[in-house]
Amino acid sequence: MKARITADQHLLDSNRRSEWKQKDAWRTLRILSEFVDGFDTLSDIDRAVAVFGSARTKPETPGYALAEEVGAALAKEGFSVITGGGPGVMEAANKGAAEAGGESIGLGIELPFEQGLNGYVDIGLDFRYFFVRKTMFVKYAQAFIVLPGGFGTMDELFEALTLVQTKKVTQFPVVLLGTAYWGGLVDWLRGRMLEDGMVNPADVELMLVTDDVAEAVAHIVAGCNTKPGSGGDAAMPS
Ligand SMILES: C/C(=C\CNc1ncnc2c1ncn2[C@@H]1O[C@H](COP(=O)(O)O)[C@@H](O)[C@H]1O)CO
Repeated sequence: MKARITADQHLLDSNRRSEWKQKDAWRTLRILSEFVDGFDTLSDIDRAVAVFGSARTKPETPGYALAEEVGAALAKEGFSVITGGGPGVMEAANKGAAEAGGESIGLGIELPFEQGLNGYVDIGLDFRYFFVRKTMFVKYAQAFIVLPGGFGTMDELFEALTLVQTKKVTQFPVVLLGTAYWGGLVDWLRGRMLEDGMVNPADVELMLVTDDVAEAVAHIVAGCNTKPGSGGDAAMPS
């Protein structure tokens, strides 16, 4: 299959400086329209949790089953489930949510290879720009649950932690699901990174690490300060 050039690639390509003046100003209009579409489509979400994890997790594996369980548990608690709309953990979480009668949302991304949203998405959007899509995850979810994954998952996790650490978002629980997978990273964060003074002790406590889906959901219910039917409204911290 032939890889196509994506909008992100065009924007970030530093080899065609001659095009920057002429094309980038116009490109901002496309970026703006992506924000407008996202805000327009997603603003009616009551309350939601974003579920992240590997695009490579196969159906019929424990990781897929775990993500399905997460999607279903969140739906039963009245949360919409937002994922990246792709395969693997994203598909499984959307499936769990949809089959439990919840709202299943997929925010897809244009990739060099044709993909499309997974078949369990009720409300779907396809983004050309990664950074626009990432804004939507943080804006419309009140918490993140992160299952095992690769670079994409790490990017989403560390963006959330940075936003919480810098208080750009408040009352935003982050749960790492899968102690065997996350343990090594968490030990390093709480060991080397903390010992070398790269973070504060409070920073490394920003996430809950667990294997228990019920504990994950209870942590989110306790920490995100929105009630079902509140339209996501909560008192702003002073
Ligand atoms: C690599 C494969 C498919 C890629 N398709 C994706 N579709 C949607 N979102 C994706 C995709 N790949 C990565 N993402 C985002 O990053 C996270 C997963 O990345 P990881 O590197 O696999 O951990 C995920 O949460 C998405 O938001 C295989 O068919």
